Amino acid sequence: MPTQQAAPAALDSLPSPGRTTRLAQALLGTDSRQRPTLQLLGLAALVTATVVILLVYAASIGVADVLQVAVLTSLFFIFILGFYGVIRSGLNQRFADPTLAMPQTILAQTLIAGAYAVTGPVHGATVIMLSLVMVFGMFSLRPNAVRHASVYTVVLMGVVMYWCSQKQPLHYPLGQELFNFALTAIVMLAISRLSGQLSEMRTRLKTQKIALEQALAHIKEMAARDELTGLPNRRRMMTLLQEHATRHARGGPRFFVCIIDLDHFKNINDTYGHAAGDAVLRAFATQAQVVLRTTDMIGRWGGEEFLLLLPESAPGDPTLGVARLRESLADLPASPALHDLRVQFSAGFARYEEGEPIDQAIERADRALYAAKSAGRNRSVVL
Ligand SMILES: Nc1nc2c(ncn2[C@@H]2O[C@H](COP(=O)(O)OP(=O)(O)OP(=O)(O)O)[C@@H](O)[C@H]2O)c(=O)[nH]1
Repeated sequence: MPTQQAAPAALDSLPSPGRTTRLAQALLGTDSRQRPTLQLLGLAALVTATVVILLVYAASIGVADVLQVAVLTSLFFIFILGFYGVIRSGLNQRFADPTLAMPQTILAQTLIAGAYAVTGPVHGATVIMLSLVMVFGMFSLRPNAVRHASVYTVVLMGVVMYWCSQKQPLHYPLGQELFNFALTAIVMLAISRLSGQLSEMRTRLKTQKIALEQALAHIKEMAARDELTGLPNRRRMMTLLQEHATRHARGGPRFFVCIIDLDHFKNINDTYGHAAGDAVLRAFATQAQVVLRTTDMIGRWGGEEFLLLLPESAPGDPTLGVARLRESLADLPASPALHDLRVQFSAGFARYEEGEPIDQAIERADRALYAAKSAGRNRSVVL
């Protein structure tokens, strides 16, 4: 039907986002390193276009020589297309500064100085362009390079202005040229100074960013770790448990939750002191990390309690790892200072059932632990 055929044709003529992206890719390429360089060249092209418009205007009202305007306009095009070719071909990557900001700035200033010399009574407008080029350069060049480019601009404009005032005093009266020169010098000086401040600001921001990132990483680490034992803390273990429950709901492995409680820990504190109790907790944490499987996760649950998350990689007895830990502790001093004391513990296991709130599995593990304590301690109970 005609209406059905007309619709796709109308849609085809609309510029789709895909086409815009393709056009941007054709112009700027796909290399993300080159994008900022090409964007800088885009700004140079904008300044160039403005100067070309001024040149053409000056020629059209008869105040500029058509041949000179044609030569300068061609040079502007060669300048932009030349840099575009170098950047798009990747040749710029062979230079110390692949942005080519310095040669772009120097060439732009030279061509603008040429435009200044040929635009007769409307030459004043080109002075603004000199400042604009330096402002763009300020964001890409180091302060030293900005200083050099500013000095070059001031010297160049000094020569051009003097030469123009001698050759065409009617359009370039000496007094006005002196004023223009002073203005150019002041603006270049200000840009040089600003560039230094901008660079300092950038360095400060970079340092602050690094310090903030380090502080944030440290805070994150502190928020997830138990200070005494260095193990993941209760909050971190809760997050891990939730993550495993979610993974299990999506077909991930089953897992057991185990709560370990050191037996008669109060006695250790009462007999040897709180600091000795701390050392025992640390020694227990170290030994548990050595003995348990690397896939098992242990964290401090609070006080003398630890929580174990045991992913069920293969069907079998979930208490084996904990039994190994119990055996190893039987031969090990409770802490480096308490050679003759041994640590014992009770453990309660619960398998996480799919879909249940994680608290429910923890609560079952807690009941299993209570059962282990009631049955005489130093044992494991699975519920
Ligand atoms: N040194 C030290 N002691 C702690 C810490 N946190 C909790 N405790 C002590 O751990 C002891 C726990 O005592 P109880 O709850 O009676 O348990 P228990 O003596 O181990 O007895 P059972 O669990 O029944 O075998 C208390 O004395 C707490 O003060 C800690 O960070 N460092």
